[in-house]
Amino acid sequence: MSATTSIAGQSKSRKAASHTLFSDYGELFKPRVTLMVVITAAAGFYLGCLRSGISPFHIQFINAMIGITAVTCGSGALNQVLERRTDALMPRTRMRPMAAERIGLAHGLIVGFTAIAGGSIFLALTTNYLTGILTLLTAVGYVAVYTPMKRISMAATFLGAFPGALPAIIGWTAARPMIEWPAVALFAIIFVWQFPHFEAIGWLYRDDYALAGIRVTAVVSPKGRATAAQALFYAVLMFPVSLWPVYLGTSGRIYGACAIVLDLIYLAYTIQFTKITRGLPPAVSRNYARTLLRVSVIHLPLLLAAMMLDAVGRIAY
Ligand code: HEM
Ligand SMILES: CC(C)=CCC/C(C)=C/CC/C(C)=C/COP(=O)(O)OP(=O)(O)O
Repeated sequence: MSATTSIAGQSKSRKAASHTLFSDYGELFKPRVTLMVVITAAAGFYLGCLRSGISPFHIQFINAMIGITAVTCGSGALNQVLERRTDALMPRTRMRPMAAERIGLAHGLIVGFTAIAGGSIFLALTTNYLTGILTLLTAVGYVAVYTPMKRISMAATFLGAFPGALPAIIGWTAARPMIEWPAVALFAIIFVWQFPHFEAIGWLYRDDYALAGIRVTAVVSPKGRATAAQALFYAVLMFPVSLWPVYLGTSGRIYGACAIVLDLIYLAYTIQFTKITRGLPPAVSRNYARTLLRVSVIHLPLLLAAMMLDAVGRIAY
């Protein structure tokens, strides 16, 4: 069989697989990442409300989460529009609806732009203009800066960490229309958290990224030293950064103790991950990366939950 026939055959089977429009939208909107983005925004909103001495349980919370969800989903869709060709080259992403051509270019563009514009306008009208504008800028940062940069420079990951962490500030401004230090501290926590998270992913899928020409640390520096060093540096940085709310007085000792324990666990798994530099069999080193990825997505919500529970007892209504 010629290479062309084989690629055509693969493309057909990707289209023919049992996908519905509903399941395709499920992939287009990156639901797991979107859920975590919404959790970080909810934490920002909640802490902002407590700072104002008001209950976070009111309609404004629902409005903020609807708008942020819409913009995040739209950003995921436009990211997949832009990456449809590179996604088609990687086993992890080749079944995505844009990459497999189950959703056409115009369809993806309309869904993406509508969700981003609709969500941003909705936020501006139901919360405040600052929140609408910040959310729109976050989407622009992710779609128009981070996404195209992935094929050009390793710096993309650093730049992508800004839109990744901004939803925490967006949640805060939806509650209180100003950017204040506790919101910046929350931003910093999520900013730093992303690096062990992403270095693990970069190592786990380094063959995929190499196939697609995406310049992550694990591809550019294949022995793993730079990947391990970056993950370790940021896992250590998690300690002072996650204790920042305690220095600011917005979180107390209970949160501080929880943060230290959670950061120690994150650090322990990051140290285990640094064994990738030892030239282990790929399955073993990938396993360390997969474990660190799993730990990362448990660590962050637990840290935020500790901060939110601690704040209840500290701020009087
Ligand atoms: C530079 C920043 C980031 C990059 C490059 C990145 C990249 C990725 C990639 C490629 C995956 C897919 C892994 C897979 O399919 O197995 C992933 C998974 C995930 N990411 Fe990130 N991410 C970043 C930041 C964030 C942020 C800010 C959040 C949310 C606050 C987040 C939450 C998640 C979640 C929840 C998953 C799903 C994990 C799972 O399926 O088990 N990520 N990330
Ligand atoms: C409020 C709002 C607009 C938020 C959007 C920001 C957002 C979704 C950030 C997620 C963090 C990020 C840079 C993920 C990169 O994954 P990737 O795109 O490299 O992952 P992939 O390889 O799976 O496509």
